[in-house]
Amino acid sequence: MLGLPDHIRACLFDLDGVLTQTAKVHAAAWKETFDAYLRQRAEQEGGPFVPFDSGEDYDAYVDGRPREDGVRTFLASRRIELPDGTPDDGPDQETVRGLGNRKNHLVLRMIRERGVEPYQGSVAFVRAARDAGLRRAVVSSSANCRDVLVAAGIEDLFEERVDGITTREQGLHGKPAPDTYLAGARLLGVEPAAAAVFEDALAGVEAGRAGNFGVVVGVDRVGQAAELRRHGADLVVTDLAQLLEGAR
Ligand SMILES: O=P(O)(O)OC[C@H]1O[C@@H](O)[C@H](O)[C@@H](O)[C@@H]1O
Repeated sequence: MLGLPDHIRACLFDLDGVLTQTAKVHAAAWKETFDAYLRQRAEQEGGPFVPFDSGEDYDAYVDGRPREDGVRTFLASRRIELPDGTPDDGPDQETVRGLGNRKNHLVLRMIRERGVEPYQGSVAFVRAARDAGLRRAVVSSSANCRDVLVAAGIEDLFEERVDGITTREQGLHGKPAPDTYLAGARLLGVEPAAAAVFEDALAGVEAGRAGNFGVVVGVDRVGQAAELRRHGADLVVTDLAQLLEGAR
């Protein structure tokens, strides 16, 4: 059904990069944040300034992970370790929370200024899934998930939501751990084997594979189909509309 195996009863959708055109906004905000910090560090320590690569560094260390995990994982790749700090650390504080807050200010400003566009192919697919009787949840690492869904005008297409706020409140392990997707399946009352995961992030398809979901659909927006497959995608599309075309 809809280009998915016949036993699938539910769809679990990532948000940024799958439903909405916000992955590139996150990547731009992370680049501005990390570059300012890396430049400052290079000046203080007299070493070279090696900028954040919004392709490779973003895909490998930041994309799909909860905010603080993204900061820690990227900095660890540069052999930098910072104290966690506290949730209300100012954007200039040299802590994981401080850098995360700095990025969040930027991403919120960009979203306010540019608005949020959904992918029309994804909207068409989610509507078709609803009409076919499939259950639907959004499973995102973003604490801004609800606001982004509302800004894109698609919040009412989903029955359940597991997001960055849920992850913090319930102490779930973020992607690439499978916990948030498992929580989504539980909320919809289906076994993981009967659920499809839709993901554009390497950490996200890894989460799908780790949770033994019925099928992991990699959504390739940036030309990384082989990497998505290597990290856990069973099939890869460049847009969810392709699944509808195949189903006709
Ligand atoms: O900072 P937020 O909005 O809570 O989002 C956390 C992460 O959410 C993911 O969906 C994005 O892929 C990441 O880029 C982002 O860092």
